[in-house]
Amino acid sequence: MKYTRSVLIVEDEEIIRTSLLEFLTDEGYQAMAAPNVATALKLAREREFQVAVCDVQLPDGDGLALLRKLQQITPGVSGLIITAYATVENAVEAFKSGAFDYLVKPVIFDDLANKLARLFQYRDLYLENQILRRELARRDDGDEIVGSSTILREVQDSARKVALANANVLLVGESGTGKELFARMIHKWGPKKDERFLAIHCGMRPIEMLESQLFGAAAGTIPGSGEQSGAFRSAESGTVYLDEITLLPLAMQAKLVRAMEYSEVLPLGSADAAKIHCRIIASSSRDLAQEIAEGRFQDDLFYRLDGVKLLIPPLRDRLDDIPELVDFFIARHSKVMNRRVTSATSETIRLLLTANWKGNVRQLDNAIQRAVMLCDSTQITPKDLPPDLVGISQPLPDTDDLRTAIRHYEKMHILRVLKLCPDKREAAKRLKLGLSSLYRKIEELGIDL
Ligand SMILES: Nc1ncnc2c1ncn2[C@@H]1O[C@H](COP(=O)(O)OP(=O)(O)OP(=O)(O)O)[C@@H](O)[C@H]1O
Repeated sequence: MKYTRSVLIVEDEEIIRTSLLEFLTDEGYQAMAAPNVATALKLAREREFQVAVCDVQLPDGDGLALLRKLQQITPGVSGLIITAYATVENAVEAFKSGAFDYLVKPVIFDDLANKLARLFQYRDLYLENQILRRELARRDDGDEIVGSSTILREVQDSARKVALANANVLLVGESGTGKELFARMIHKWGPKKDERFLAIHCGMRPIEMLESQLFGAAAGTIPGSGEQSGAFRSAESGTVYLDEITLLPLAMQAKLVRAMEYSEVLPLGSADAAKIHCRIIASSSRDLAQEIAEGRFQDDLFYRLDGVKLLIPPLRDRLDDIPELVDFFIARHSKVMNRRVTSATSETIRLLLTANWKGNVRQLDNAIQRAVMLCDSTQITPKDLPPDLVGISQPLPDTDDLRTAIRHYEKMHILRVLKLCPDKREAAKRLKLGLSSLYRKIEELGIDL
């Protein structure tokens, strides 16, 4: 199988268009051609191109504006512009529109081939760098799982056990709950902690790029590129973290099953399988059973991954962790921003306990980062928090009337306890109220559960 690299040619002169199309097809590119802006936009909406080669002057518009529109349709598409004259102004205009390079008419095929190979090489390096950058950025980050709620401690205990067994793991949890953090810690607690940890997002596109990043590619398979080892081999006996595994296309899921079953991968364009030795940790924020039912996920991959599954609970189910997390994030962001913020007032913590945390720990982290930045004393106060946090969007009473203020506090306090323990009998016990009094309060205070 050859790695496909797709190019859209937009050229109105038929003879040039046809010969460019033939040339690029012969060179191994998956090329399509359009004679004008309208057709180019239609094609781009129907399928994904990696590179657009556009003439500047087109019958229904100009190539530079077209390139900008194509980049809106397919973010990340790269452009080569064909201009009639090699002037500095033309070159500057081309680069300003986001073009990677330009060609001057008459187009010399060798010149086009070289520029395209260079462009694709640049794209590969850019993507590879994204992976390395992600790894480097995290390396010295002082990863630590903060929180001592019972539910989090239980997950941590299981994680330590699977870490030691060097087993493959599936982490399931909503976005921002800490799946990647858990994956890194499992790697760190395991017997191969000094080996590499490589994270790959399975939503990476184009698909062929994802495939070569994972499974590797033989030399010459990708025009202009040498051999690529792919993450499974590069990680050696370390860990490959497959972020959002359900985004892996079905054909690649089959390849992954094979990789897990035989501990070997078949690089693109190669007839020889290569051995792999890494641990695989996959994550999903979606319900895998549902993905299988809807035909988007292979059940044999599911059974292979589901052996060791850890459910990372959403933050709303472990509100007890919030005060500790707040202290941790204040210390981290104060240090990075060189600020003297040391804590949050108890009113702030109370408010944070009533928010609904759809974005989980990441949202809390961002809220504290913002607060550390805005805070003008050593303590974070409610006004430093993002106004859109649910719960906080219920404004504090704008009155000195003690009764209204107490009623408001009573409502927030009961709401917080009910969020901590949704079982009303248990909540009533904590509040030192009878069950029927709790129901009465809920009704009187208009508590919406
Ligand atoms: N228990 C925790 N202690 C300290 N930091 C945490 C904790 N949980 C999450 N974080 C931090 O919150 C942020 C989001 O976590 P992470 O990226 O691991 O979540 P995720 O579940 O992988 O998210 P996504 O599904 O969106 O990729 C990170 O900065 C992470 O370090």
